[in-house]
Amino acid sequence: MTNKVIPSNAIITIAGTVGVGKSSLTHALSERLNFKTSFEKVDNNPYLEKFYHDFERWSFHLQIYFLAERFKEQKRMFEYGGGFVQDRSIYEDVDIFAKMHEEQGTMTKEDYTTYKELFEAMIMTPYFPKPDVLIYLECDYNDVLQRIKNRGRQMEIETDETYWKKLFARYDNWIENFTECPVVRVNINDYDVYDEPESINHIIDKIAHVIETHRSIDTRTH
Ligand SMILES: Nc1ncnc2c1ncn2[C@@H]1O[C@H](COP(=O)(O)OP(=O)(O)O)[C@@H](O)[C@H]1O
Ligand SMILES: Nc1ncnc2c1ncn2[C@H]1C[C@H](O)[C@@H](COP(=O)(O)O)O1
Repeated sequence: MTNKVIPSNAIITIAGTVGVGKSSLTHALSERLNFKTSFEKVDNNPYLEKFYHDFERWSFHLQIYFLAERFKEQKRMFEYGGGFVQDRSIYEDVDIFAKMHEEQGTMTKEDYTTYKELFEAMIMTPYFPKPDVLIYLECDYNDVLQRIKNRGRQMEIETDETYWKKLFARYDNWIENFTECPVVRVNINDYDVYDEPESINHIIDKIAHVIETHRSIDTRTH
């Protein structure tokens, strides 16, 4: 058991490439901390499967859908006053997925600009407090590919492997330059939410320390 305390109004966001284990860690951490969860919408997402079959046709629709869903979630987290573990950050939508599709030509420049402007207008509202900490899940490419296959979402399994490789490379680059909030990097081989639940203690200790440090810096500088 860890002795570290995480403020009950904290927002902890988990980031990382598809299949790395964000949802599993979101469940495990929220249970341990008695926090609420914010998940992205995969089941009942009206565009996701269509998108995997035709990126060009559905990229813009999917991004707008995710943006709308995330906005609702941000508002919910704001209204509760925090106390959430969030599965994936909004920054990944814009800076990884939408950008990749724009750069590879499966989202038009005009659509990307429209989407980005909408995103920028949204984050200026009070509903977008920055996370207290972003947990970045690191992994080897082959491990994550295996996890995607094991999870068994048909639309992902049928997607050309180069898509996952490009996404993986973008994540590596993105996190190096990410400055929106404090980051704790965790390698997926250093814990196991299923067979060793106690192994997430060191993650809790790390995020508690980071939140404590950054909140005290904020108090001193404001
Ligand atoms: N620690 C772990 N050990 C083994 N398999 C895991 C672990 N964490 C997650 N998985 C498995 O990996 C797959 C992807 O995990 P998931 O949490 O859905 O990832 P994400 O939300 O990042 O896409 C799932 O099948 C899940 O059961
Ligand atoms: N912003 C997004 N653009 C395209 N695809 C996305 C976006 N956000 C999530 N996705 C996809 C990737 C996966 O197929 C599912 C769920 O993501 P996961 O990392 O497994 O939680 O949605």
